[in-house]
Amino acid sequence: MTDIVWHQHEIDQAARGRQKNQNPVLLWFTGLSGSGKSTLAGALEHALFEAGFHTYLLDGDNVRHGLCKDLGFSLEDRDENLRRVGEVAKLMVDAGLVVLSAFISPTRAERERVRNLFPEGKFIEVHVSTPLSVCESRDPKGLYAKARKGEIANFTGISSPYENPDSAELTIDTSKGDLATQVQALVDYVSALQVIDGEKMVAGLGI
Ligand SMILES: Nc1ncnc2c1ncn2[C@@H]1O[C@H](COP(=O)(O)OS(=O)(=O)O)[C@@H](OP(=O)(O)O)[C@H]1O
Ligand SMILES: Nc1ncnc2c1ncn2[C@@H]1O[C@H](COP(=O)(O)OP(=O)(O)O)[C@@H](O)[C@H]1O
Repeated sequence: MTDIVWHQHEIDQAARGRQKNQNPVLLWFTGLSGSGKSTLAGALEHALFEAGFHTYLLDGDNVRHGLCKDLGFSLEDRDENLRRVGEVAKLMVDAGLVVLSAFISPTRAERERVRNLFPEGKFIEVHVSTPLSVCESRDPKGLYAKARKGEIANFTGISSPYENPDSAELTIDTSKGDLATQVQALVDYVSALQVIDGEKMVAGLGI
């Protein structure tokens, strides 16, 4: 590893962000299966895209069809899943995008390791704090029922741990309130971040 030297190129993240009139950030949605991560992140991406932001959404289910298709749900595999996703998200933010990621990301250590890839203010943790009882009652994929029957091992919340964040930037329980209000709160938060080196970015003015 000592023979690998970082090559600092001229164009940087701030320049790419200015070109897109936006402040690139990562919004990291964490929560139990069925808590509402994908729904919130998808609705937020739609709102931001319509307002002129350049976005990308990384979703656990989808990433596990390609980049992480070799990984399962042991704690070690989840660690590697989130290590890879964290590095991809870092590249996308460096490319000047507003990135949204929707992963259970069950442990504080995993989420802290991703946070530490970013400067202060560039990693926004969104805890989707919907209670297990609600997630299990929803069970849109029937996975909780299978987990309860022992047909799925290491299922988060049932036979694998989830550690609540100590200090997420935002906390949303999707069993309270309505989706539109929840998404607007997220849009307002992202819009308030649209400053680079003291200069207000144009993106989001339509919001
Ligand atoms: N054992 C087990 N535990 C938890 N989840 C499971 C499991 N097996 C499959 N699934 C489905 O995989 C989705 C979670 O993948 P993630 O990459 O987000 O998980 S993790 O961050 O690596 O913990 C998760 O998707 P969401 O329901 O959208 O969260 C599940 O549908
Ligand atoms: N804000 C919300 N209000 C009500 N129901 C929701 C909300 N967000 C998600 N849901 C419902 O909860 C279930 C799981 O949502 P999903 O976004 O797939 O969760 P996750 O990505 O965390 O697994 C779906 O049936 C969805 O319709």
